[in-house]
Amino acid sequence: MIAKVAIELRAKPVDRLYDYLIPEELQVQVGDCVEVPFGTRVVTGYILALESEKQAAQRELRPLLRLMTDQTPSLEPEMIEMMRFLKDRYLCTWGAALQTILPPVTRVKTSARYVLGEFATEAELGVALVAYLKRYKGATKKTLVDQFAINKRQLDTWLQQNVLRLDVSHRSRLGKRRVIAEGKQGEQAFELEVPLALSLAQEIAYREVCKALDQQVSQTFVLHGVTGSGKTEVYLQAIEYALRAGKTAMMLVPEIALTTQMMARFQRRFGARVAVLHSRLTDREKYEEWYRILRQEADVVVGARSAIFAPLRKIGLIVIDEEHEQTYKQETEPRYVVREVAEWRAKYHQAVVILGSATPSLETMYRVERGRYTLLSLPQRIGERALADVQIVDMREEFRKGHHSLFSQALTHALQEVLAKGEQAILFLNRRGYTTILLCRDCGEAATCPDCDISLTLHKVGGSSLLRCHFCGHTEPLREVCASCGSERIRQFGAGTQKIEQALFEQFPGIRVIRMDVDTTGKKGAHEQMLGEFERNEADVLLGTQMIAKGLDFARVTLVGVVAADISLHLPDFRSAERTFQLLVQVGGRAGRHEMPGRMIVQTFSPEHYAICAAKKQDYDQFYQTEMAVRKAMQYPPYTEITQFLIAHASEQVAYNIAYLLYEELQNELFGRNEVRILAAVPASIPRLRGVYRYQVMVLYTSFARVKEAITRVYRKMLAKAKSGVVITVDVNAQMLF
Ligand SMILES: Nc1ncnc2c1ncn2[C@@H]1O[C@H](COP(=O)(O)OP(=O)(O)OP(=O)(O)O)[C@@H](O)[C@H]1O
Ligand SMILES: [Zn+2]
Repeated sequence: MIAKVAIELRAKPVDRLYDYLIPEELQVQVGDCVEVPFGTRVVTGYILALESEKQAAQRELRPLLRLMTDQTPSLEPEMIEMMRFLKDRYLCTWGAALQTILPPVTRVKTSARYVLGEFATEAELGVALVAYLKRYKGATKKTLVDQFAINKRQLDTWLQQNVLRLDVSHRSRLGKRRVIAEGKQGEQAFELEVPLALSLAQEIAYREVCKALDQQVSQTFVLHGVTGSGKTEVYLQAIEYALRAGKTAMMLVPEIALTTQMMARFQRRFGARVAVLHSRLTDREKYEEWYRILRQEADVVVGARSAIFAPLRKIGLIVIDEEHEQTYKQETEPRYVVREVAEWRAKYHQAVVILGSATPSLETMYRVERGRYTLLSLPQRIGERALADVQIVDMREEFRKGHHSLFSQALTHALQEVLAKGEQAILFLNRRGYTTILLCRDCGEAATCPDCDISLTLHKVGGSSLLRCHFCGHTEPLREVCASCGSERIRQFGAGTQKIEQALFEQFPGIRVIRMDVDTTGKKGAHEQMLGEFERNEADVLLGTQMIAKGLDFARVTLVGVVAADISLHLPDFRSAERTFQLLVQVGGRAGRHEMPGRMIVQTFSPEHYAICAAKKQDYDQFYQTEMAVRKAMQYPPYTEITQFLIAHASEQVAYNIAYLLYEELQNELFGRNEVRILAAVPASIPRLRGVYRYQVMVLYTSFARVKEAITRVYRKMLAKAKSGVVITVDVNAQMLF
């Protein structure tokens, strides 16, 4: 028999399965982790298939070296299928698929050291090298090349002559401990609460889901419920139903910050059988949770994006909460869409998917329209509480009237009222830092990152001011004079959360503010701590970026202020109107969720924009109809799907040439197909990032199945053709164009 092995490789053009002979003494199975020779190296890989020898290529094959199943888990059949799906749909490498499906801690790290071989002599190797290899028990390839100036060909020769020998050792990421460990002991006790009595609308939705669970055919529901309509209670009870039937369930939330609240809610319902998975856990935590799921000690998983790959068996129900969120798209290889993976797994397990949102993505609603998904609605808040009353403030008017504060009169009064009554407010601004643009009044130049085509954001750190690039992290001191003309007349535009915080302190003496953004939540546990403080009424205002926009449920919040609604409206992406509408409805949904009624004040320079008008009325249908007409006219998603190729290189000319070549190849492959549109090579939205130039080529099509082969072929061909230094990435079903 021949084993077909997936190996984690960096070079993409050679990404394929590799064939190895299976030595008689090895009992291997599909999914096993094995050690194999690869070039002059020894690496680990996973057996994805076994084949009889006849089918394999005629050339001579090398044998597998050994089984690693005592160190690392074997892939389950579903995992292998899932890897094939990821590869097929998102054109990723086997290695990327493998890394996605197994948590890093389960993968063994192999390190190889060159040690003295049987025929090592001082005459051959030199006195110094022999001494070094003796003293340090070998050396890495890097040391030999860098410190002893030995070239790679020489190394290979010495290996062949057994002057040197490779000593391979394995280390799990967790240090010396064996990877497969015992279960976690001393579970905490949970005080369980009973399910709430469902409202009529909740009951109808719940029954529909139960019916589908009984039928055991995969089906997707869209739970369209206004904010505070009790979607979560429906999820909880549907999950309970699935568990009672002996199935497992998964609950995905869009932000790691939300996992804590959701996890607490789930533990109150289901106790210790809940596991949590997200990327902020330590390696050890990740590994413990992963194994609890694998060993079937946990049958409910709460988590962010990557939790969709949790090793659950017998899945009955997958819930994706706030399904419209961008965070459900992975922006590195494999660039998967969580909803698609969920549907794939649901099909595999004959399970049910619930996509929940107050503002479903257009893609999702379009599928409802076409009959692929089933719509369930919760049109009202629990207890018939009113949605927040929305007031739109035209900031142009404010300026005309001579109010130049960051807070309009309406917002100022509302904040004063909240403070006077001892209630709480949420202030939302989708921009961190102090100010975002530094513009020279004389020459008009903006301060930009030297490596990226991005303007620098001013941050106040301690007592000093720093300019920072939000893409590459480049920092420099604040410039006193314009870099291009030397003028001292530099003006700051665009307030970020830091500046809002300062303005709050200045205008509302004694105000207690918690600021939550990427800059303040870097530490582990920071989210929980800040939300906890706000919950305990230790602050009057929670100020933050999109991480505070959704999911949060605080009883005392009666006011939500949106400082600048225009930021997301003017992003160079055709989804910007949709994002703005979703964001406004979500943020507004944080107010008045309990006894006290809530209001929202939205400051904008474009009060007449349809996204803002629809948000004022919280009218999803109106927004949907208007935006769909725009999308149809442009033949943009959901009427088509977009695959974006990005070509990056330090030389703009090289990047453009490759992009143009790629465009031509696509033209050749897809010529004359009227359901396909190929957009010419142009600079990407961010034309330069971290010092490299970026060009994009986009393909719009109505059916991926019909273009998949052509796109895959062109991508592989370009990878093979591209010289070193050229990075070509492909984003199938791109959600963000940047
Ligand atoms: N049947 C019910 N009876 C009483 N209270 C309920 C019921 N269902 C939900 N609630 C309560 O109503 C509030 C809102 O519910 P929930 O958080 O589930 O809404 P949601 O639709 O998920 O909200 P959002 O999308 O805005 O986060 C919660 O405090 C919840 O405990
Ligand atoms: Zn930069």
